[in-house]
Amino acid sequence: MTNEPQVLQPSEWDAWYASLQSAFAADETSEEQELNRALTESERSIGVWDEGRPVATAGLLSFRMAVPGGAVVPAAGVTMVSVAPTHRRRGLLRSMMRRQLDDVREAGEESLAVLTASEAGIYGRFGYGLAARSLSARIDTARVALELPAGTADEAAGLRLRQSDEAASLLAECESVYARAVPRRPGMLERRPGWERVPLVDPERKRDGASPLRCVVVLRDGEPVGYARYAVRLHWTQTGAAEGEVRLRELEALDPAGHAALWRFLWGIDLTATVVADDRPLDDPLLHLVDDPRRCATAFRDALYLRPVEVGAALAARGYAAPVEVVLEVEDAFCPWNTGRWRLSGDVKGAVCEPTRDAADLSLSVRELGRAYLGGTSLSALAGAGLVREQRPGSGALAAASAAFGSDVQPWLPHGF
Ligand SMILES: CC(=O)SCCNC(=O)CCNC(=O)[C@H](O)C(C)(C)COP(=O)(O)OP(=O)(O)OC[C@H]1O[C@@H](n2cnc3c(N)ncnc32)[C@H](O)[C@@H]1OP(=O)(O)O
Repeated sequence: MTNEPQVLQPSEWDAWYASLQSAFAADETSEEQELNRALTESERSIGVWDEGRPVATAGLLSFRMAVPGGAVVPAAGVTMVSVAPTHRRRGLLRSMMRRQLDDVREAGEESLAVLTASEAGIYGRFGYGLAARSLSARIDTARVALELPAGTADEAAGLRLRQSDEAASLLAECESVYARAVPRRPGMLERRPGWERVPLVDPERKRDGASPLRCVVVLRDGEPVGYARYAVRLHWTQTGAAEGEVRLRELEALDPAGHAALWRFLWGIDLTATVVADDRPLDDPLLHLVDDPRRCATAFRDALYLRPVEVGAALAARGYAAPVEVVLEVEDAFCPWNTGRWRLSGDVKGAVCEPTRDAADLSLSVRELGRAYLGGTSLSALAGAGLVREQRPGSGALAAASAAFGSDVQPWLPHGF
């Protein structure tokens, strides 16, 4: 056996996928498996085989992702990574990470790679930095009131809601809202055909007593401007009082009145006293619409990890919140072609980033660049942790670059992959 990954042949998918399932101790339905088969890009998937059996798996997905400035750019989605329990800790993951990044670079389409991690400690060594976090909340809706600004509340009252107990039946409306939301928020992924089915996956084993996924759409003059997908879990106390839970899976709205209408709807679902929302953006408007944030039990967690595969092309692909002219000294042990000094000149409209021999203003590793890329973590915050260094302290280069890299809208990944 060698550690050398091989490209997956479509005929090998069943065994390859079974190996992945085993590593995750997963128990998927045939419907989930068929969806994952359809979404697998075989020619971009690899595995390691030992005596004819797959013992390691990894895939790449051809995404397009929103970046600061509003562009939507190609990004390689790293997924389905596994190594069989019998073959762990002998370098198979490392060899697959090597192969993937070399392949992405050689294909020349994507300057970024992104992933969601099963364990946060795995991917930093390969240059992936935490680029977007997500917010969760458990809101006591019996005691926390919504404070909707007069204008939005009035307009929300005039919007029409259409609800279905079958989430899939309002698919076209939801997808039209989602597609318009993508360029507005860094980190959001366009949904290629087939991906619209991913947020609808709703196996019984994951419901924990809740209803199947439902959907509500907000319409203005017949045009969808927002939607939410949610489930309801009923619960009765010993005395017979209803204390059910609304479990929010997904919510998108294109304007404040759409948000107001959706949150008011979720708050008002009969027989419930809690709204649980797991994957919200850190700057969710909801945070400003509740009268008692202490009873919202908010927390955040890591969501999207990003790695610049080609530093020059990656930094040139996004816009900058303020004009920036800076030389970055980048260190990249895993992809040494990125190591060196890069001059970045950019503004809101776009940027140029090329190798230079000029003296560096800031030095950082490629992982920190991944952390700062979507604008969710500032270069100044990373400098505060000692991870970005200003070469001439007091030059103002750090503050200027940090402001330029920032995003007014927090990056967010609404669904996993
Ligand atoms: C994007 C996604 O798909 S995320 C899904 C990842 N898959 C899973 O979590 C499924 C269960 N786990 C597994 O299949 C395996 O344990 C894997 C894929 C996480 C690791 O595979 P291995 O072949 O054992 O890793 P490999 O031997 O190449 O180790 C490479 C390095 O990562 C480290 N590492 C491996 N697993 C972990 C972990 N779970 N946490 C932290 N570090 C880890 C190793 O210590 C090694 O570090 P070093 O280079 O500093 O010495």
